[in-house]
Amino acid sequence: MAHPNLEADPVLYTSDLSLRYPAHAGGRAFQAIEGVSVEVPRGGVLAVLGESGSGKSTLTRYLAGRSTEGDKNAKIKSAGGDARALDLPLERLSRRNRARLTAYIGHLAQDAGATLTPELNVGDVLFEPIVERVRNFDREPLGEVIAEMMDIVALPLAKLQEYPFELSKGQRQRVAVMRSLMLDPCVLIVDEPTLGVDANNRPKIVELLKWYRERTGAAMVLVSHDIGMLEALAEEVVVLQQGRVVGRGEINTIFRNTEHDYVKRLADALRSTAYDEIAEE
Ligand SMILES: Nc1ncnc2c1ncn2[C@@H]1O[C@H](COP(=O)(O)OP(=O)(O)OP(=O)(O)O)[C@@H](O)[C@H]1O
Repeated sequence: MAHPNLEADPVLYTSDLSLRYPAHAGGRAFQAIEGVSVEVPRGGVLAVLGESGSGKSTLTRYLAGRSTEGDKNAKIKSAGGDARALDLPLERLSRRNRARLTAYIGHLAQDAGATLTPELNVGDVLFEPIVERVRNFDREPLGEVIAEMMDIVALPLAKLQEYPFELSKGQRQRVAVMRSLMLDPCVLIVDEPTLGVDANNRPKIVELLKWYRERTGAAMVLVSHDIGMLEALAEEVVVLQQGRVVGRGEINTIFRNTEHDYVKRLADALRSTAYDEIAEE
């Protein structure tokens, strides 16, 4: 029986991968990703950039082993090529292998803060991923780690007793990011973790991800246009447009040495949010 290989390198791999959504509502199947080849080395950090609808969430959800999540219209199917996560082929993963894989690959879906279980207080929300997998476990040793994370994201410990509806949007998002780390994933895939979070609180999420990376050496995939996050964490970048890779390279050079019109425009947009300052350093 196949097991995720925790020594795999690269941890994530696609070759000429195409992905589609099923036909629904009288429409045709939609090909959201076309011929994408990417690799994330062990301990590496890949940023995925691109305009809305370019396929970032589709690609990253598939790589995270979450292609079957959501309703039947949201199921992502392979339409060609190859993809592996921790050496397991992602196409036609059995339910059991999917469960095994997702124990090691953390995934923070877009707007995860808005989908925290409303009946649970923050403490139980944090323990939820563990409870779903292990019936009996000792909460005690995790208390220290939770306290450290709460401190990094500047949430008072009293918030552990509160319910999601009692928190601000930014606080909920910080809880969601903490929750995605609770199973100690060796690969973490985060989709716009700071989107909609106010400027004061975005760096706290970046700090938490940095802390996690330093502590565990986890590999990461970041879907983000947050300049602070790209500066602090990203190494390689791929730029998607209409499901295809239109740019790739190291974070410090890709935006300077591009011929591609869309990548130039993206660089201009990032520059207006101080990319130049970063690239000059
Ligand atoms: N369930 C679905 N059925 C059909 N098409 C879908 C479905 N979900 C997404 N798509 C389409 O797939 C394409 C890629 O969407 P995706 O959400 O991956 O893009 P994105 O780059 O993450 O966008 P955003 O930045 O807005 O989140 C879009 O054209 C979108 O309309």
